[in-house]
Amino acid sequence: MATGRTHRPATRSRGIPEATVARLPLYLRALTALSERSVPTVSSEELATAAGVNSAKLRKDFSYLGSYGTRGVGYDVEYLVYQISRELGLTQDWPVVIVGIGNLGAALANYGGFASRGFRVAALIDADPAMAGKPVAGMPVQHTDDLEKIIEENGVSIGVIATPAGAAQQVSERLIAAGVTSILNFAPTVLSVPDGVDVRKVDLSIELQILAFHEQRKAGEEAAAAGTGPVAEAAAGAGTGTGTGAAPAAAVEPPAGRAAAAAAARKGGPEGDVPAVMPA
Ligand SMILES: NC(=O)c1ccc[n+]([C@@H]2O[C@H](COP(=O)([O-])OP(=O)(O)OC[C@H]3O[C@@H](n4cnc5c(N)ncnc54)[C@H](O)[C@@H]3O)[C@@H](O)[C@H]2O)c1
Repeated sequence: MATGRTHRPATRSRGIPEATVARLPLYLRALTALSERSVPTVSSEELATAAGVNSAKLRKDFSYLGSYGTRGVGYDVEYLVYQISRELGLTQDWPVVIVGIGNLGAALANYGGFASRGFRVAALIDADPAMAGKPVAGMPVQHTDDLEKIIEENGVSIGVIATPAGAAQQVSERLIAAGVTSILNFAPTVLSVPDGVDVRKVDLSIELQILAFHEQRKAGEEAAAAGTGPVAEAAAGAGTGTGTGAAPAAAVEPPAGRAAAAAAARKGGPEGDVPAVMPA
């Protein structure tokens, strides 16, 4: 919730719930696609389907923006694009720095989607002296010695960390001391940051682990339905006394941690809004 965020700009002071904020980019992506096809208006049902969100939730989310649509007409696409962009702070340019220009950092630097969404990559920074001056995505990599100067000169408030996990905390501390107040962390580690600094983390392997859980569960269900697989075989073995050492039923149960992860994933349910980017 927006409590404790009174230092934020006025646009956030109306108390838009964090869950709504997290869905605004989904609406914006769907609306941008409609706008590119010159679609003038959209119903809440159509937009909800395109964004992968339930329509009642969408209407509630838009009520926080003061946007109620017109009965029988729907929502004005261009106006909603503007409203959501403004709410997300995307009507201004955000310079970002990427720290750690290895495989991932270079891929991020080359990704065109940041600039088109208002995020200008202002600098690429790496600790390896051999990288300094080398062009990546048409921009020379700069050495970490100059990190503070780069942040200050470019007025950077958002930093992206793509260093090895062991370096991420120290990098975050330098970024924050230099004035960065928002961090997107790709390193697989939990960052400890002071109040007032927002951290989002991206971990694709966690997403894959959640998918692996669902795959395992589906395979278990299919085997149970077909009367085959470890559970059925163990049951059959127990009945006849001819068990062949098949895994006991517990072996096909997901471990508790994964079950919790899957439960969290299911909370998103049919809305498909389990994010790859999460609050740290
Ligand atoms: N979140 C995800 O889904 C995801 C996916 C892939 C990789 N990763 C993580 O991203 C990170 C980078 O992966 P990679 O494959 O690009 O590694 P990499 O080894 O190719 O690149 C790491 C870069 O960081 C630089 N570096 C090291 N210490 C630094 C420091 N203190 N300051 C600045 N730069 C420093 C290195 O010189 C190197 O260029 C790793 O932590 C990896 O686990 C995350």
